[in-house]
Amino acid sequence: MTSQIPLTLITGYLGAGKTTLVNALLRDASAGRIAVVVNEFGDVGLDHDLIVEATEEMVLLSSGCMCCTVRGDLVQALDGLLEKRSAGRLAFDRIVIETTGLADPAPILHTLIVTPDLGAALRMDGVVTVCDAVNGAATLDAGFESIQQVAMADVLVLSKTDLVTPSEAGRFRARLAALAPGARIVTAERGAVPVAELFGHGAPVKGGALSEAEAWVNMPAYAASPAPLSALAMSQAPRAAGPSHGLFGLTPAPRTSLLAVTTPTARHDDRITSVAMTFDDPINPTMLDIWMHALVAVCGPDILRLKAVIWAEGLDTPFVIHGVQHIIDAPVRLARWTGQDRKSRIVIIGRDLPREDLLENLDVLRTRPVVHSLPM
Ligand SMILES: Nc1nc2c(ncn2[C@@H]2O[C@H](COP(=O)(O)OP(=O)(O)OP(=O)(O)O)[C@@H](O)[C@H]2O)c(=O)[nH]1
Repeated sequence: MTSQIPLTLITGYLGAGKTTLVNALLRDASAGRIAVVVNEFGDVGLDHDLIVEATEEMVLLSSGCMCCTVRGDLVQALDGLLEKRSAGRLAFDRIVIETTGLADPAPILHTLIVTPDLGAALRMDGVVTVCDAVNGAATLDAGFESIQQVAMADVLVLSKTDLVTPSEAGRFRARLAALAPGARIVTAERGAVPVAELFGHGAPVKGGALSEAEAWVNMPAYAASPAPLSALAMSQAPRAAGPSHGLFGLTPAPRTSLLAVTTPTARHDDRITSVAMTFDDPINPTMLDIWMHALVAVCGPDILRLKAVIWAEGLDTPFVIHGVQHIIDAPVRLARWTGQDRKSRIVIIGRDLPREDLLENLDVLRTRPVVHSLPM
């Protein structure tokens, strides 16, 4: 088991209900002891006043939007919390970061992945995006930032449903599900959400169970994504393998297990593409390496999330890979596994990435490296 401290990132657009959710968590004894890092956009950290039970476990970052200017501050704030904890001056079991409504979650996730001390001490336990049922649809229409926040989420918290009709809430929920098929959607009236719905949805830790990894990747959700998306996905007949398609001009085997390709249909939503695919045979490690490097090089900034459970040739346990844009976290080996299913599962959520390109990318993983011997 790991002793890493779980960290939950709470994001969502302006006024969606993030602080209300954090307040509710702080009041909920079953949530455990939580240290909160709050980021504010602007001069005054208003959230500081709004959060009840503000204690020493709360750190306020006020030097600007977390996604661009305060990554140093974020590292400092987290280091400070961890130092106090190990010195016995603070006690907490979890950290929650509440971002400004304008924040892009990606750089925050990068900070946690690429800062070695933090990566060792903390484990990302999920991105929670709060979406309000009153203004949510208009906000998604108005700007792409909020769409990205939704597409990147592990959990979507639907707030303010008490202020709309059930059918309005249902329509909004369906739109969220189309943008983030793999995310869990929970309804929260004034922040009230069972803790188990919010926590425990990050990438599995070393030695974790395959079942955790499967829940994290959540392939069935892509297969079951709502119409017309699933209709669109399932109507994608496997393409014949051409002589030179695929990212590297290789010849992939015919695709047998495409689960779903979803492209939401509303205006800004069209920019998000989710692809989920299973691989029946173990993946060649060299091809995996080449594929990953090529994917990052070609598509890096536009990969919102990459989630994968990989069975590689020659290994008797699977491993998980988690990526955000061009940053891929170190692979994590899962526990020994004795079941029959040795399928790899890969989900890519992309921005402005043509579906066909993503599929061709993935098809490369069905190939093996070709070794040409030079004439003597
Ligand atoms: N009726 C109702 N009001 C809610 C609900 N959730 C939040 N609110 C209200 O919505 C307003 C905004 O909520 P906040 O929690 O401050 O939202 P926020 O996302 O933290 O806002 P910013 O930090 O400004 O981005 C507050 O007046 C809340 O009381 C809800 O489920 N129902």
